[in-house]
Formats: sequence, C-alpha cells, structure tokens
Amino acid sequence: MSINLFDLTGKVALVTGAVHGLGMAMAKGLGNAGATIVVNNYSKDALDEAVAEYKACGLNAYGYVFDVTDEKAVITAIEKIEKEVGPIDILVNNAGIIKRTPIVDMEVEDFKTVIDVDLVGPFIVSKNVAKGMINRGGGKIINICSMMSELGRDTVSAYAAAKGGLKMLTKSMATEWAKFNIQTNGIGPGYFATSQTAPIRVDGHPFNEFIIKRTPAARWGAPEDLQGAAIFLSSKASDFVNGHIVYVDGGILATIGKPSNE
Ligand SMILES: NC(=O)c1ccc[n+]([C@@H]2O[C@H](COP(=O)([O-])OP(=O)(O)OC[C@H]3O[C@@H](n4cnc5c(N)ncnc54)[C@H](O)[C@@H]3O)[C@@H](O)[C@H]2O)c1
Ligand SMILES: O=C(O)[C@H](O)[C@@H](O)[C@H](O)[C@H](O)CO
Repeated sequence: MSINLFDLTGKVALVTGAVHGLGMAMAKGLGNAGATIVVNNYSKDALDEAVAEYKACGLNAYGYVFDVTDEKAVITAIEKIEKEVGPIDILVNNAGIIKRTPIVDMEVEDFKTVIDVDLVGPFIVSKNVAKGMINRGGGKIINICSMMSELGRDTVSAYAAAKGGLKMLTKSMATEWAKFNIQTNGIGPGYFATSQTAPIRVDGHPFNEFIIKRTPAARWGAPEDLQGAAIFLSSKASDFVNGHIVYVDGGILATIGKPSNE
C-alpha cells in the first residue's frame, strides 16, 4: 500500500489574510491537497469575493471577519471556526502589511502598527490556536517570513524588525511546542508579484530591474511557487521538521550577485 505523505484530506487549514496574493495561492495549494480552507480578513466584501473564488475552483472554503491584532476577536473567531468547520489542524500566519519610509522620517505609530500586524498578530493567533492543538495531540503552524527576516533594505525598517522577530518567534514556538507534536516552521518568500510589491514592480523602476538582476532565477516569484513548501510544511512529510525557515526566493539568499559588466 502506498501512503501519500502530502495528502491533507480531512484537515482544516486557517490561512490568515488569504483573500488574494500569496495567502490565496498557498490556501489553494492546501485545498488542492485535500484541506478545507478557512480564511479571514477585516473586510467582509473582500472575504466574500475570496470565498466565492475558492468555491469556483472546486475547493471547500469558509470566511470569517476578524483582525489578527485583536485578541478578543481572534478567540471568538477560533471558537466559531472550530464549532462550525472543525478543529484547526494547520495555521498559516500570512496576514501582513508593509510601510516603506526612511527611518528618520518614520512616525513611531507607523512603526508600531507594522510590528503589531506582522509580529504580534502571528503571536496572538498561534497562541490561541496552539491551545487546541496541544489538547488534540498535534498540528502544523507556518509563519510567513521574508527576505527581510535575514537582510536589511532601505525604507523597510519596521517590516524587517517584524519579520526578523517572526523568524525567532518561529524557533521559540518550535522549542515550546514540538513535544506536543506541533511542527512550527516558516516560509520566507523572496520577491513575489503581488499587490504588496506592485508599487516597486513597474517597468523602468530601478528596483524592478535590481530584483530581476539580483535573483539567480532572474524573475519575480509567482504566488504558486509557494505551494510546494506550504503543502510540505502542512503535511505528514514534515512531521520531524521543527523551527526552520524555508526560503523560496529563486536563490537570492544564496549569493552576493555579480557586477553587471562581468
Ligand atoms: N509579496 C511579496 O513579495 C512578499 C515577500 C515576502 C513575504 N511576504 C509576506 O507574505 C504575506 C502575504 O503577502 P502579500 O504580498 O500576498 O500581501 P497582501 O497585501 O496581498 O495580503 C495581505 C493580506 O493580509 C490582510 N491583513 C493585513 N492586516 C490584517 C489584519 N490586521 N487582520 C487581518 N488581515 C489582515 C490584508 O487585508 C491582505 O488581504 C505577508 O505577510 C507579506 O509580508 C510577501
Ligand atoms: O523590499 C520590500 O519592499 C519588502 O521587503 C517586501 O515587499 C518584499 O517583497 C518581501 O518581503 C521580500 O521577501
């Protein structure tokens, strides 16, 4: 008898903020591997459209409105999801924001907002989902990190501080929860074509050219490029993998690059 290590049939996966972009691509990957998809957002309109799109793709999907930074709302939503859909087996902390401002010009409130959504949000959602996973004997948590978990870049200080923190939070979660059969890992996407990167991805923009030259694979990532890592880290195939960040980056972190005249 062959066992499909990557089969997610019967599993419930909560992917935060998966109403478009990377979250939606990863959620579709998990859905195509058999999981029931639960997504959230703080706006009902975007959520209804997203759930309709998942269903149009033949996937089993549910949407809940809540803000990942509001612990009361998160607790209420988790209770509802687990009653109405089923216990959460897989959590992908995908919701995130970025603000591109030089440090000397950045308001403290803006810095704190990014830390709140990108670092405190995954802490709040994981903490409250993990309680149920511990009681039930296991689960999978995936934190969506970034190149900025490893590298600095002009104008993205708060984002880099948050994503660097999320990498270390991932290792702490793995340290505390591996003994409960919860595997916590991260995915670090390189530069991907989504609405988050739309302002820096236009033809003729120096950053657009820089990324294509700087990436050994010589292209922006397509959201679907993340599906393999998401399925692996959600499935039985990763049952002894704890506290790692899988960088899906076309090779950026592997190289310092080369001068353009060589
Ligand atoms: N696009 C890239 O190149 C790239 C690269 C590395 C990492 N990432 C990370 O991947 C994740 C998804 O990125 P994306 O490009 O698809 O972004 P996106 O902006 O398209 O999607 C993020 C989603 O999170 C939701 N969200 C934001 N704050 C929220 C909150 N407080 N509560 C609930 N939902 C909230 C947004 O409404 C949005 O739907 C983010 O964590 C991002 O930092 C993106
Ligand atoms: O440079 C930027 O603007 C930010 O770093 C993000 O937008 C990146 O897309 C991503 O997080 C890299 O992994």
